[in-house]
Amino acid sequence: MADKPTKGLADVVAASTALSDIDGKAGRLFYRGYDIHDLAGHATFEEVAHLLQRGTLPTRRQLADYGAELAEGRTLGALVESNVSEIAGRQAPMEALRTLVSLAGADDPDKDSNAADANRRKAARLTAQQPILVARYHAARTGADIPEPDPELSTAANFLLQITGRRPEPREVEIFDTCLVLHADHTMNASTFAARVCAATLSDMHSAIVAAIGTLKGPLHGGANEQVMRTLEALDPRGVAQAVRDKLAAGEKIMGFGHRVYKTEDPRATHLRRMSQELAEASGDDTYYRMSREMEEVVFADKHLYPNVDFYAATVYHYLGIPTDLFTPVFSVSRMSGWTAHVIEQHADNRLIRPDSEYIGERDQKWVPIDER
Ligand SMILES: CC(=O)SCCNC(=O)CCNC(=O)[C@H](O)C(C)(C)COP(=O)(O)OP(=O)(O)OC[C@H]1O[C@@H](n2cnc3c(N)ncnc32)[C@H](O)[C@@H]1OP(=O)(O)O
Ligand SMILES: O=C([O-])CC(=O)C(=O)O
Repeated sequence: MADKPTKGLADVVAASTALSDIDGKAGRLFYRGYDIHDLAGHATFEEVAHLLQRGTLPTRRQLADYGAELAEGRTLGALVESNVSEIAGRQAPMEALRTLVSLAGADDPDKDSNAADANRRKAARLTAQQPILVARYHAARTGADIPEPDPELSTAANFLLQITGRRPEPREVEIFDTCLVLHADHTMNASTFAARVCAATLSDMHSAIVAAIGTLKGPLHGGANEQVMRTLEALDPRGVAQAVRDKLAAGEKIMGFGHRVYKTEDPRATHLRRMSQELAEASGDDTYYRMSREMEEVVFADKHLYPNVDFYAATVYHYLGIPTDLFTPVFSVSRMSGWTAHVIEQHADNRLIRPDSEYIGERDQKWVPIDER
């Protein structure tokens, strides 16, 4: 008989990875041994994606080559092109992305191979495509004409340009780029685990990413950033503390707080709080930032819970002019770099992921024919 399971696989080591590492007690996060505090604000998203997918921080030459590969990967395939408008009219953003990535799998020239070089190319293509899919989805549903991606611009600059329709300020690009860096990878989080389970059957990268997108969507994971904004919008700015206390007293979870691994401040939240404050002050209306600070104080005082990555990401994206229902898609734009790197890592040293279960149902049931039940 199997041992008692750990509910939610808490503290179970489910895979070995060289991609990222967390010290939950000290509140530290590393990508391939680099401290997130050294990467955030210094490395670009493209450098971090290269680090995760190709193993090293790139030289200038490697970065130029990788950038060219990304620029080329921004062209959507025929199947995606011919379906994006209809999908935008029928599916919410994360559902649409799940569908569009699945269609992109059929368009991909390397779709039939899990070989290392094919996986490397697919990882770059998926990373290049994801922000374009979000932008094209948004344009299709709003009827807006969006600028073509500019090959001279970074992922962050192109995304803000395509979503807001205006050329972003350099500081806005820096801040958004830092958000992408902060969200790129996070050990065995639920969506990455889903991707690895799928990849471990020797299924293909696009299938694994579809599983990951469906998993990121839920409000206990990536979907929390949208819910944080919805909570802020629903609260009366003068009654934040009492409203949060009431929610907690009623046993409600406050979105954007708590974490399975961090027992102290999530190091990503430190950066996001700072950027939220900066953007709030620059916007001339810091109401949502101040409300967030008040929520943070109450949740800490009542529950001793810290904000996670989703909490201040919400107001950062809001101040950058990103529509609220695109917050989780933005998370996927960044996490695509980590998911694809995990699929590469899984395929490189694979064994089927198939845990055991504890049986808690009836035993020794007596068969009864249908007419006698
Ligand atoms: C990118 C990310 O995925 S970051 C996480 C995004 N998700 C959220 O922000 C949703 C809100 N947070 C949560 O639901 C949880 O903290 C999770 C899902 C992140 C972690 O879950 P777990 O490790 O399974 O913790 P669990 O849900 O069992 O919570 C432990 C206790 O803290 C409480 N708790 C945890 N988070 C919260 C919260 N946000 N608000 C209020 N109470 C909370 C639980 O009610 C539980 O209390 P109990 O022991 O009295 O029943
Ligand atoms: O690690 C987790 O469980 C969730 C998280 O913070 C992430 O995926 O970034």
